[in-house]
Amino acid sequence: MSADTTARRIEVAVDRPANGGEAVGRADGRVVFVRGAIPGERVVAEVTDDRHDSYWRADAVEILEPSPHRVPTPCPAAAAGAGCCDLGHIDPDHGRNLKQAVLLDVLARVGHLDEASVSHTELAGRGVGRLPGPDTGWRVRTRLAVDGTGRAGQRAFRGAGVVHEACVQPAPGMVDDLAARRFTPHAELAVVLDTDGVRHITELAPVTEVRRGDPRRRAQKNRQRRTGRRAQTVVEGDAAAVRRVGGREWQIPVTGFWQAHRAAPQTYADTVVGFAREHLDAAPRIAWDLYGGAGVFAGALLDADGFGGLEQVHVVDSDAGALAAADQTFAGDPVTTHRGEVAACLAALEATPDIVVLDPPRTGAGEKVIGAIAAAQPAVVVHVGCDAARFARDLGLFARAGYRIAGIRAFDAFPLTHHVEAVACLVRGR
Ligand SMILES: C[S@@+](CC[C@H](N)C(=O)[O-])C[C@H]1O[C@@H](n2cnc3c(N)ncnc32)[C@H](O)[C@@H]1O
Repeated sequence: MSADTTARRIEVAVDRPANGGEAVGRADGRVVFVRGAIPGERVVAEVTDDRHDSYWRADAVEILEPSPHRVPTPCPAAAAGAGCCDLGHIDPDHGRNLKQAVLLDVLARVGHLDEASVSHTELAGRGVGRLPGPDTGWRVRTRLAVDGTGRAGQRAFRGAGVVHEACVQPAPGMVDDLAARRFTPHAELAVVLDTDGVRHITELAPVTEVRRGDPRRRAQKNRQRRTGRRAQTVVEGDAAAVRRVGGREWQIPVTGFWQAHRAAPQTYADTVVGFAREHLDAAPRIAWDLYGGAGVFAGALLDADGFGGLEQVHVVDSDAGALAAADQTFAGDPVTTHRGEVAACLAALEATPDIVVLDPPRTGAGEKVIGAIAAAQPAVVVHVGCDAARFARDLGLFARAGYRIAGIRAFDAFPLTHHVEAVACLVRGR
């Protein structure tokens, strides 16, 4: 922010939700993204970023006309400045309505998909569905920051600080007692609760954080540093955690990827199989599970009733730990794992899969990967997306590559936050 705008306050009426959880309004001829506001409200907001001519960012500091959907946040950590429950001030049912609006908006604006291509979907008709269980206590995998005195807590919003008030996302018993313990100063903790309810904690060695410069760039650089290779020490439980989905069991590294919501893996697996059943003309013979991690969707397809004829499933992922878990779980099954970037591995996969499932990270799959999938001509593609805008962009790419949207289901897999998970089924032919 430039020096002359420090603590500049503006009055804004906000009328629609943005993909990042902010509410959007206009002031002085500019679009303003207001964090902490709800569409329909009039607020006083403090400008936090005025570097762009066409839009500003701001934080709501006073609510002049509150929305009927405004509630006191249930999350003490978010109230104290943590970045965890950024929609805690919105009634969760209304939060789901806003997530539906965001998804439909980006499908039109970013995916360039007309209304007729999505109006028949569950997303358009019924909205964003709840996952089983309450809106708090759903998280079974989390990362905590450790401050200079060795106390663990939630990372502050866009900052290097640590907030010690409790967040309401972690499952009961998962982190409650950690406030009293001390860890290596400035380390990070990977904490998981496995399927048997056993807790595992691995400490990741401190990284040198960038502490100067633009706050958004600084936060991005620090995120990159934290996701790089770091020394790990098991401080409780084991280095791997048992996870079960359907009749399968995996040993997943505590620092590796697993869906954060307790009910997510089974729900997504059921959705993938449901779409496959509904839209494949015949039982699949060959399947690809791209960005497949340890192969949860590969397992679901292999074990689905009526899919016994599946001759080969290829699981592609860049993470060696996830694929080692897959190799152990699928010993004796017709599963081949491929380690590397999806874009680079696709050429080596068997041609003409009947079904391709892809579950990319927040950056999405992009043009090259989607072009290669379309060139392999699977009858059905199931695309799982955790970032609304990238999901919309990717669906638009599939549409222009000759795939029709047969269904979209969206799940509130991250209650009290702006994040949302969507699963689309794409069918070859217009
Ligand atoms: C959202 S997770 C999905 C994992 C799995 N489908 C599941 O539900 O457990 C995304 C996965 O993509 C992998 N990944 C990220 N970028 C990748 C890339 N460019 N090529 C291959 N795998 C990648 C990550 O290691 C991670 O396992």
